Amino acid sequence: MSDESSAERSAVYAEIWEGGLREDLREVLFDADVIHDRVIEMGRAITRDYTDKHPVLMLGILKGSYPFLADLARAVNLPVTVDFMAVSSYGAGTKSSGVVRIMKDLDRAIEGRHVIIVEDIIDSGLTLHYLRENLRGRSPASVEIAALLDKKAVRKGKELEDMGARYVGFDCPNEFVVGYGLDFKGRYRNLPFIGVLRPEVYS
Ligand SMILES: O=P(O)(O)OC[C@H]1O[C@H](OP(=O)(O)OP(=O)(O)O)[C@H](O)[C@@H]1O
Ligand code: HPA
Ligand SMILES: [Mg+2]
Repeated sequence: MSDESSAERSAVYAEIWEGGLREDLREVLFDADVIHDRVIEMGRAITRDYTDKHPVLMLGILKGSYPFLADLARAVNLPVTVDFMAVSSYGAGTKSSGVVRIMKDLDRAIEGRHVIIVEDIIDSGLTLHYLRENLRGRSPASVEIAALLDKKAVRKGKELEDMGARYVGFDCPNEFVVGYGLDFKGRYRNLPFIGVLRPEVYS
């Protein structure tokens, strides 16, 4: 997409969100056009890597991954199937409970399938660590990770430090972020950009 139409997209969203929920943000970290361009690049990389390994199953982790999965899948020029798991460990807070709960499992078996787990964010790494081990136990042909954001610098512990995600959109600073699927208490997922809330919104 040209710089001009990318900028136009951000201008339209800026107009839509003026005076709305955007006011709850202290700062925008990734604007809509920046996210869009990066997701297209990630889709192109997946298309290249899976030319001989399709259909590829894109497994969205609900709820946070829904906008990312929708955009990423439309940038992959290969036969793709889509399935979902719903897992939750944050609930209403900004810290992981440390317990990953499966709220919805896959609809179909993944034995012999090439699977890409699609996640909005890797934070503590607990969710993906749990999911990857769980899926490997189901004998897929391969499992890779596509995550839009990675808070790599904040992770401690040998197993979680490098999650080995093959496709990562952006490094994320050590802030609790919202937008483009990411929530605080279930809200802000529908923002087309990603940012940091004002401290007073938390209290
Ligand atoms: O690396 P971690 O520290 O495990 O955090 C990452 C996970 O946390 C969030 O999910 P959440 O539990 O908030 O569920 P949600 O997607 O429904 O909001 C996010 O969408 C990831 O799945
Ligand atoms: O920074 C975050 N924002 C929203 N949800 C999250 N889940 C893990 N980290 C985050
Ligand atoms: Mg959440």
